[in-house]
Amino acid sequence: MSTDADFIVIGAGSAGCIAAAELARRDVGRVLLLEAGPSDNHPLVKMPFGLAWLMGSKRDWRFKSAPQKGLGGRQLNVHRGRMLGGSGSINSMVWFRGRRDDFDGWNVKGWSWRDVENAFEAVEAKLQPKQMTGVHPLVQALSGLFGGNANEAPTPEYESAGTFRFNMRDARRWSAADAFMRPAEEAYDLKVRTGSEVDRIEFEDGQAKRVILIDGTILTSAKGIVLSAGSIGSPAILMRSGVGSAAHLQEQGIEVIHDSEEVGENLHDHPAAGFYYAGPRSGYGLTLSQMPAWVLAPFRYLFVRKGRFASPTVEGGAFFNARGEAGEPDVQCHFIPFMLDWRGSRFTHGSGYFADVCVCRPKSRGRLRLTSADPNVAPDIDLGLFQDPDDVEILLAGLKRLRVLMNKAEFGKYRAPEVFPGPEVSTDEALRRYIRDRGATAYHPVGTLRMGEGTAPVTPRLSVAGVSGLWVADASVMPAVTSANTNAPSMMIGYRAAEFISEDAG
Ligand SMILES: Cc1cc2nc3c(=O)[nH]c(=O)nc-3n(C[C@H](O)[C@H](O)[C@H](O)COP(=O)(O)OP(=O)(O)OC[C@H]3O[C@@H](n4cnc5c(N)ncnc54)[C@H](O)[C@@H]3O)c2cc1C
Repeated sequence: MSTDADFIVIGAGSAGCIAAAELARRDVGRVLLLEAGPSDNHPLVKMPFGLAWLMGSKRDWRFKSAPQKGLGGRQLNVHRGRMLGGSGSINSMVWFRGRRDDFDGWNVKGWSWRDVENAFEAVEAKLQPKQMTGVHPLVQALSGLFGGNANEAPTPEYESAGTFRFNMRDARRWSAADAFMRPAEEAYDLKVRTGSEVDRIEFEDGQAKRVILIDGTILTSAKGIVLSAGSIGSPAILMRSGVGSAAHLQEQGIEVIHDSEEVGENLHDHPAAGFYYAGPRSGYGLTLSQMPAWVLAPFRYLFVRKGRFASPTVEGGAFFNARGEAGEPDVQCHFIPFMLDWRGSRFTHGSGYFADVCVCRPKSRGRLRLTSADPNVAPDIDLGLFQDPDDVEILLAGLKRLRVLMNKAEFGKYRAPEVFPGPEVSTDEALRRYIRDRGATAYHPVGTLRMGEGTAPVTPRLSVAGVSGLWVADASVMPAVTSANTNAPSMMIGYRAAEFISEDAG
């Protein structure tokens, strides 16, 4: 029987682009990469500041979380990129591998720091993350906080602050689609199909065989299928395909192929909250005196690749121990030298800056469930934020220390007073209320298809337990979130997936 490909990869995101490109490079046969969204060929995708408009656009899945008990019932936006490059085409491009003992702590065979280091090296050889140049002076000042120098990027391994590294090239986004997918499309047998939203996978005698798109198109694979639709998309597709908790699937009228209780469980993200600072001569913002700079910004970006449009909004930050103990960092700070997302709207009059803290290793867990077998209906995304009181307490301590650090930083003439929530919100009770009222996430959901032994839905070699010919390659397989931003680890997972799949099924 003729097939459409040897391997079909579902989802051209950070991990999927690399899994597909590396499978093709390893000569496993014909590889077909399916993406629900459009191309990433759009000026706002390439221009770093463009993400301010991309979030909430048609290149975002625009999911909403379930009402969060730990946040007084608030629902959060769950932004996810919907285009080539996936969330890596809508993100801030901050680059961190995570902490070495994050991987050792996963306790999964083949995934210790020593096991993953080479994959990170291979990914970085193509992504070439670099410390950003031309950052706002406020960000430059951060590097003095823990005695570092301006040429050293902070690291989650120890207390440190300063300008982050980013996967940009010549002040343009350089995603997994740019670094891996497009070159592989040219050089190897890789075909990419956009506008191809997957409903489900069909099995024959427990072997994954066909991919069904929501428009009814059927695509067949000869050797296997790789799910790379991300922490929200992959478990939803898997459940619609009949792999998940039998009781839940039956509730949705879905035929059970394999009863796998933990599919969709273990959803978690980095919980975050921060402070807003405003003053007339402070960070970037919409003020009369900054109008000329905004008018010039597109031209400066276009002709010399500099200025505020070359900024991905987050420019730097820090890692520190929330309680100031001589321990390892347990919170990360993102510093944004712009007045953005204040008073509920993205752009607000005034100028200032924003600094948050997020918990590096949250204990709270939520879960993802289907609300319907219909792929057009969004799943129920319960992030489970702050279900564990320890997460609130670390964030509370982190916010208090953040204030101390922001006062200590040598911001000079750019210093501005904290205006929200304001210094009067200072008692533990008031800050806990603030976390409940304003807490959010860092858009790093992981864990819904945890890899591991025993009851884990995915094996350490990334195949879906209980069926054959089906693998997962994306952030959903992380047993626990890494201590910093999740794009680089997701790419590393895509790279490891191609290593395993080509060895096991190529
Ligand atoms: C706004 C934002 C800012 C962020 N900032 C940073 C940052 O600065 N640094 C950092 O390290 N991390 C950041 N992240 C997180 C990081 O981008 C993600 O962790 C990473 O991209 C996850 O990769 P992935 O491959 O698991 O999923 P994704 O990159 O999300 O890829 C999933 C792909 O599958 C596609 N897909 C989903 N469902 C289907 C379907 N049914 N059919 C076909 N295709 C489908 C999607 O459209 C998408 O292209 C940010 C995320 C967001 C949303």
